Amino acid sequence: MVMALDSKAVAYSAPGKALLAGGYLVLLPQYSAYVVALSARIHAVVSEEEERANTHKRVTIAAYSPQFKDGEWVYSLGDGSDKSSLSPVLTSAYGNNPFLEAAIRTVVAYSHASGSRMLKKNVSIKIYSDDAYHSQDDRVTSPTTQSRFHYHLNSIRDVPKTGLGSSAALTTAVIAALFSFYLPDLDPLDPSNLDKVHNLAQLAHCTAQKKVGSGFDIASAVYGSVQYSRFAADIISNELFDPNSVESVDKFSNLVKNLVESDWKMTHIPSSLPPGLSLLMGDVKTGSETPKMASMVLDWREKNPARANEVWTLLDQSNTALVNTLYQMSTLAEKDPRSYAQLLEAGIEDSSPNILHQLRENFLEIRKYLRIMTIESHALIEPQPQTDLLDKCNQIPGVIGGVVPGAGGFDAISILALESKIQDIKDFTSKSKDSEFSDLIWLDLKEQRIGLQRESLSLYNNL
Ligand SMILES: Nc1ncnc2c1ncn2[C@@H]1O[C@H](COP(=O)(O)OP(=O)(O)O)[C@@H](O)[C@H]1O
Ligand SMILES: C[C@@](O)(CCOP(=O)(O)OP(=O)(O)O)CC(=O)O
Repeated sequence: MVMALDSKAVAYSAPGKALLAGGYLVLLPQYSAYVVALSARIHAVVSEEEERANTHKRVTIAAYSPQFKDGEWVYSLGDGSDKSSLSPVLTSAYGNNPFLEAAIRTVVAYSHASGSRMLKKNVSIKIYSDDAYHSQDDRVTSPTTQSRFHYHLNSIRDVPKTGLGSSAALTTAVIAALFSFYLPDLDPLDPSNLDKVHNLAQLAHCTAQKKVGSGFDIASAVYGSVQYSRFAADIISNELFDPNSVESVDKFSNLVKNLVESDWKMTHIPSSLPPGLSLLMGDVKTGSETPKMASMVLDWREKNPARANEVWTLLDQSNTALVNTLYQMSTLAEKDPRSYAQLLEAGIEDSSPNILHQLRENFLEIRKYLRIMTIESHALIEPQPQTDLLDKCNQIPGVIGGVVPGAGGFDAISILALESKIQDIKDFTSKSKDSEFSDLIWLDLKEQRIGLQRESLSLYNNL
């Protein structure tokens, strides 16, 4: 499909994430998480769609995700003159996309309250996502394009996800591009506006999920790799989930604006893995249900407060120790690059103790407490097959350590390894006859610490 883009188009992209440390604990504001932003990104290109005629005072917002069959969602929008007419109404036939819908509704409400004069324009949103987000089993090879984005035979509902946080990256990119389109005098990347984009994206993501999660995925989609601790869950009041519960469009829009412009009192400290270390994400091809696991863990916590507190305190100390070791390594690399190069050269196989051994210990310690939570809460956070896989990975030369990322479960592992050994590690697992590696696919990605970024339109030529 060749898409013509006019010069007024704007494009933004946001990264996926790996929650390396702090799963579950990050649901509470007193704990922090370490989130790595990934090179796998989702792009949104917004432009005016002039060829569509306006009917009955309704404006059209058409979203296209051309990499997927039936990837088209057309919404109509009023002009703000009656009660719910600023809420997008789906008019196309292929089923809904709650994240897109909530992103549109939230940014339209904010732009209305901010006096945008662009809300009467018909809009087109084009979405492109990097391959690592989805299984490539149904990929269609197109002989005509050398594009970075590949196309699928099936609709997005039927293509398995790899768990990198596609909805958070999609919501963030769409919000930033629409924000820039509706409020052309504001640069979404200007730090004070970036916080607004973040708050809008959190609000939209919570609306679409009908719950307030920890928000670490939106935080890293906006700010990139971060040490994150959450905002207070109760700042998002229920009426913000449903514009129909508020008596007027103006009132709803003002509620959104007030929330978006308030101080969310959360922490997002930029971070980055030490040089010479790389993150590997392994897709294990079976899925777990995060919400169900989170409710099992929270249930365990509620029923066993003293014990859960003890375990979480120790797990939090282990998470902090890991982050401190990574920080110490980055500092050493900066202050004494020669010793740092020698350290990487010696590797973890060197018998005299070095900071790489300490890093491995940090991972093993985190896993110890995740396994205690697995046994005691019955949520399969690090189930036995994942224990076996992670232990096997630790035996491969160049691997420093690894964990089940995020909520854990069967579907993924995250490994930190020496950058110089990445190809050898991939060759090792693909040639190995060990059953532990048989379902493992390394995703094509690395850390890219940058969050939201503006993109050049030339990236989408010939798509
Ligand atoms: N490339 C895309 N185009 C359109 N919608 C997308 C795209 N990627 C993700 N989405 C939306 O996000 C949803 C997936 O979100 P979710 O189930 O929370 O998974 P994840 O863990 O990847 O965030 C999809 O069902 C779809 O609504
Ligand atoms: C349990 C959690 O703390 C972490 C879940 O992390 P994942 O990365 O597993 O999440 P999904 O992308 O939603 O599947 C819940 C939360 O923080 O919201």
